[in-house]
Amino acid sequence: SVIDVTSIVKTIDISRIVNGVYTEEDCALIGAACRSPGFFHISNHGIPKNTIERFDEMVRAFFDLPLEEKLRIRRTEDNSRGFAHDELTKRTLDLKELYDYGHTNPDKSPCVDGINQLPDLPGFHEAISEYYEECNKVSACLLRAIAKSLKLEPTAFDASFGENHTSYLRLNKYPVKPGVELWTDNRSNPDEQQEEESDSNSRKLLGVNRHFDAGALTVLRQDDKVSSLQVNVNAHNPSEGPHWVDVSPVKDALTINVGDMIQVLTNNEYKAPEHRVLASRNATRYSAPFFYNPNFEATIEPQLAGEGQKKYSKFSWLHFRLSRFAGDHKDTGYKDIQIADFRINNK
Ligand SMILES: O=C(O)CCC(=O)C(=O)O
Ligand SMILES: [Fe+2]
Repeated sequence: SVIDVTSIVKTIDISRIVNGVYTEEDCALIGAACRSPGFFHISNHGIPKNTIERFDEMVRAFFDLPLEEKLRIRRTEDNSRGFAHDELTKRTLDLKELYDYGHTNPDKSPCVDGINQLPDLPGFHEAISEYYEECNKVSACLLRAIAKSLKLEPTAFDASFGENHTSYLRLNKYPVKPGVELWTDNRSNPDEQQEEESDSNSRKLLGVNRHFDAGALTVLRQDDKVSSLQVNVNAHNPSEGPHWVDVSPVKDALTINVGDMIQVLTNNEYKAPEHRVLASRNATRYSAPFFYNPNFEATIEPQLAGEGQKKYSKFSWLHFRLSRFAGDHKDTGYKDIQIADFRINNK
């Protein structure tokens, strides 16, 4: 496929990085993309083609299951893993179905955030767990490249991740909704004014409302044929209004973005990009973000800055993650927990 050289979202060859070789040049490319726009595509990531093909097939097969079967493995207040068709982002309903699958601890002890619920679908578990492990490996390598890009030891962030990481894989289906007025028209000029209103109807028209990913890194498998993911390049520039730019899929590449935990670990050197997904009127879109997350015992604080320079106070990843899930699951009436809640004043 033709790579769009004009896009602000670059495609980076990570063949050396996934082999554990972190050159200055490769790490500098990763660092520049993390700094702005916080999104990039990775090519030559080393995930076998047939792993991805089997995975893609199973994603579609899963969503094709009868609704009763999907509801049998529904997420609940006590179990964050499973199927949902009523996810809230920023207290508004998203136009999609999803399925969450998480890490199983090496000692098989129950996970703090829930247990995996599997559909009655032969081959599903094998296909998604294989893909999950591949994403985990790629993420660990990218994390080291990010550390190195900041002149840290490549392993500088490793202690917060490792065996007991709480990463999870989400499968998304954004269905076509005939008859519903969706946000595909004038997408270069959406009515931002209206979007800012807390109870605006326009919010119902999005696949996923604007948000920042809570974890460290997101590895996104996107449908090749549908482009509806967008990044707000002005999110960290409050004097400017939102400016949404497409993050179009690149064939055979995966899309990476920085999450809140990298923002904190790097003391704001690399900031999580705000993004959203438009709903599509013409084609169903499938996507699968893998959220690479710290381990459940991790306390997160900036690693780059000396005492007195740190922009965030220490917090527990687990507390952060569980609070965020409580808000996704039902409207608690409160604003979602944000890393800004841990900002140290005047820093
Ligand atoms: O579907 C996508 O392209 C991205 C979804 C997303 O941003 C999320 O689930 O956090
Ligand atoms: Fe996201």
